[in-house]
Amino acid sequence: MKIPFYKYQGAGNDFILIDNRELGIDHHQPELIERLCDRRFGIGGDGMMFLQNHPDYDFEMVYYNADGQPSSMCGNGGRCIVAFAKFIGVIDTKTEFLAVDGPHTAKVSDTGDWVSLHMIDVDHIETDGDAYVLDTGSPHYVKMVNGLAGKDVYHDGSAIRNSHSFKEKGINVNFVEPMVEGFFVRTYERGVEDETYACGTGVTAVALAMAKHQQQKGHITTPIKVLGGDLSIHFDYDGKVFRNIYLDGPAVQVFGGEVEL
Ligand SMILES: N[C@@H](CCC[C@H](N)C(=O)O)C(=O)O
Repeated sequence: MKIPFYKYQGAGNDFILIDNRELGIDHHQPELIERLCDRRFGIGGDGMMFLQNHPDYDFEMVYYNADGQPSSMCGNGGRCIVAFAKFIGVIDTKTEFLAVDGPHTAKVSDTGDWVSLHMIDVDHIETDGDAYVLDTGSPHYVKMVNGLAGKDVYHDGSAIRNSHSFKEKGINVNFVEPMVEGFFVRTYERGVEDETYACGTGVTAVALAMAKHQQQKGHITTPIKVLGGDLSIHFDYDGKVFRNIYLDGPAVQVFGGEVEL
């Protein structure tokens, strides 16, 4: 059976999207998803999403990593599926949808290629030596480094992700270096098992961890540069809980087509 798909990218974090409202595709097919996400034998993507009907929300986001396994929240995926929902006429410029970590609200620009996504509150942040460990919908490790542009993120990220502490459940590893304004971040993603060009829950984790590290409080806006572009996070922090967290950035349709399932 040939089914229509679309490819989106949010700051270079790229996804295959399928409107599954009427198709009723059984998406629990790890081998199929892994093949479609493969950059040589498939369409290519860091992940794949199914937009589904939900009785209480505009739609439901079902997310799989490129390894074909269902995973926790994908921030850039969330922004891309909102742009997709506008493209297929499910929403206009505002939405409330359901994802794996609960309900999210979002706004999409009239042009359909810029999305601001409300992320979950974060009230827990741990340290591991000089690194921070926190969950922004997905689990993240945040480590400050020097010389990030020349770092072997695949090697060093994979070593942390596969270390004794994190091997079983996995973790996404973000390396961060301050810039004149904001931060430069590179991420090794669990489930892709490689460096990606951006990670939305990852840059969110970095923004929160850096606010704690720098003992900032109040309303904070953090611009972040990633390999695939620029993202921005703003939130409120009272020294204990991070609230009203928004992840803003581009969400762009790259192409569409049909694929044999
Ligand atoms: N790219 C995503 C994160 C996707 C989930 C991650 N790979 C995991 O398994 O935790 C993002 O933009 O947040």
